Amino acid sequence: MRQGIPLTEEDRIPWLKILQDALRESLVSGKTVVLGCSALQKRYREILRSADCNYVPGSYNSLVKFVLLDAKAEVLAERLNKRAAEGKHFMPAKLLQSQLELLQIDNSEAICKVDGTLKPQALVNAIKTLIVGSA
Ligand SMILES: Nc1ncnc2c1ncn2[C@@H]1O[C@H](COP(=O)(O)OP(=O)(O)O)[C@@H](O)[C@H]1O
Ligand SMILES: O=C(O)[C@H](O)[C@@H](O)[C@H](O)[C@H](O)COP(=O)(O)O
Repeated sequence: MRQGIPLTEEDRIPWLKILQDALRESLVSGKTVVLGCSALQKRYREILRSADCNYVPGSYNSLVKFVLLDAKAEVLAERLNKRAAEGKHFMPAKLLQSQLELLQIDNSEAICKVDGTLKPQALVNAIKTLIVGSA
């Protein structure tokens, strides 16, 4: 990524399986955990949903829930450019386009969306309301 080359499927799948294991560990021990992950494609999200041992593939009914921090490409590009200019992150803003092209949001999955332009605390409150039912 540092060289401006997007990750491939082969790069992502083993990583998603590691994340699946981490989620399963939390679920089994009864802990609630929040994971930040691009999970751009439906098949990637299915790997994460399957952390729930009772998950039936394709049902989208898992203990693992997804929230999309929804923001326009221009907003994301501005943030990434700012971050890249600070020189502290491996991902150049030019990789954004390849990620947006892969991003697959299918209404059948009923993924919660929150306004990604909100301030962090407002985002947390919105997500709590959506997932847990109270802020
Ligand atoms: N709600 C927000 N408001 C303003 N800037 C944000 C917000 N969320 C993220 N950012 C900034 O955008 C950049 C990318 O955010 P990050 O959370 O690292 O996203 P990702 O890991 O998905 O690339 C970071 O520099 C971060 O500070
Ligand atoms: O902080 C960021 O800018 C991104 O989260 C970045 O870390 C990237 O998204 C991941 O490395 C996974 O790559 P993919 O999004 O291409 O799967």
